[in-house]
Amino acid sequence: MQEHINRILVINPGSTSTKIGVFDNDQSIFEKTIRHDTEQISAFEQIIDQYEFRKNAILESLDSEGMNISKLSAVCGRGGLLRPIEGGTYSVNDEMLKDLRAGFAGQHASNLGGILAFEIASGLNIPSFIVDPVVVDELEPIAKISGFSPIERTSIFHALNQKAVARRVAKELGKPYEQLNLIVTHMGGGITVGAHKNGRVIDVNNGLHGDGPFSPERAGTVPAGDLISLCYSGSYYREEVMKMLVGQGGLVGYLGTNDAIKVEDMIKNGDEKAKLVYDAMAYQVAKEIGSAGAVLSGKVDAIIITGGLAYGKDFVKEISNRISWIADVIVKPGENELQALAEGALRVLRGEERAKDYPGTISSRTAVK
Ligand SMILES: Nc1ncnc2c1ncn2[C@@H]1O[C@H](COP(=O)(O)OP(=O)(O)OP(=O)(O)O)[C@@H](O)[C@H]1O
Ligand SMILES: CCCC(=O)O
Repeated sequence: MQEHINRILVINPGSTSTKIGVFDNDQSIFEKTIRHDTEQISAFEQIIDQYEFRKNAILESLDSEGMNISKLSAVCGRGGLLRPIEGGTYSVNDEMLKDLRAGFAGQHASNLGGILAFEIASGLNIPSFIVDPVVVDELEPIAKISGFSPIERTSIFHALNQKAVARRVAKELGKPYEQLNLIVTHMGGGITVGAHKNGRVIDVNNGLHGDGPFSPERAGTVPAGDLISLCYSGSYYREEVMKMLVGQGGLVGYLGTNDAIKVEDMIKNGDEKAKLVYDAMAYQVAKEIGSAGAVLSGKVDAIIITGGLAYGKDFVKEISNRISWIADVIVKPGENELQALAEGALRVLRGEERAKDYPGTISSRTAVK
């Protein structure tokens, strides 16, 4: 019998680009990164105002490739800064659209993913989904305690790629993801290290708002007392400090670039500061992996290293040298987010999973304040 083809449009909006793909079941038939001119993008006051502009860019790209959208079965977007929810595939509903439009937990390009998916799908009378948004929250109550009662630890991380890579490795290991303990380390512009216990990310650093290792452009955890003194020094506005931590922190703050390839060239040319800072980034990543090992009580089936920085062989070696005593290290460079979006939608279209309703019940599981 011939296999039924589900044609799925997937949309992953980033800060300066929108990545799109068309999949026939889990096979990619078209992928494109639509780059947006920085000047054009920055002309919009808020990320949400870019909606029409990005939608037109997507439809024009599909049209110029001869992709007939009337053949689509579903549209799936990367989810944004929503309320904390457990991992999985969610139908886009009114409540989600309201939170995405309002930027419930802040402004992030991925807030546009669900909105774009919904708007394109509703015109075609087909379903729209999001999969594993950055706010996936499967933290154990103990992981939410920060030590400072007014502030709770929150889960903001590369959930989509972390879960997709974890599932891929589980397949390679011949075991269900739900029966493995994995430490997944995503190293891109931001860096997040997740402790995956039996298919749930029970602890992870908040890679967006100042937690964990520093990264190419984010500061990660910084000494709190010194940060407070800097904030009240009278020299900076709030937005300036936020930018210094997220966007201009990490490698950018020390070395003036977020490009690890350039940093590697600087090191090759004898730049000692670049070497120290780059080694420190590997050192902090290794420390975070070590603490995820403690979260999993040392029972770790594998440590996975992924994201753009995982292409850097010396950088990965520097990390591995410190943590390979915990478990085997499996390196999966780059990210597979378009494929992960398509697979998430496909599991629902094939009836292998039910689409979850947003926001579900997660908020009742948050830790005591
Ligand atoms: N071959 C390589 N060797 C070393 N570093 C690399 C290589 N290729 C890419 N990188 C680095 O990876 C980083 C970007 O990673 P990636 O593309 O995963 O980030 P992003 O998608 O922009 O952000 P995020 O993953 O946080 O959403 C950059 O610092 C880049 O220089
Ligand atoms: C940490 C959440 C994803 C991102 O890097 O923006």
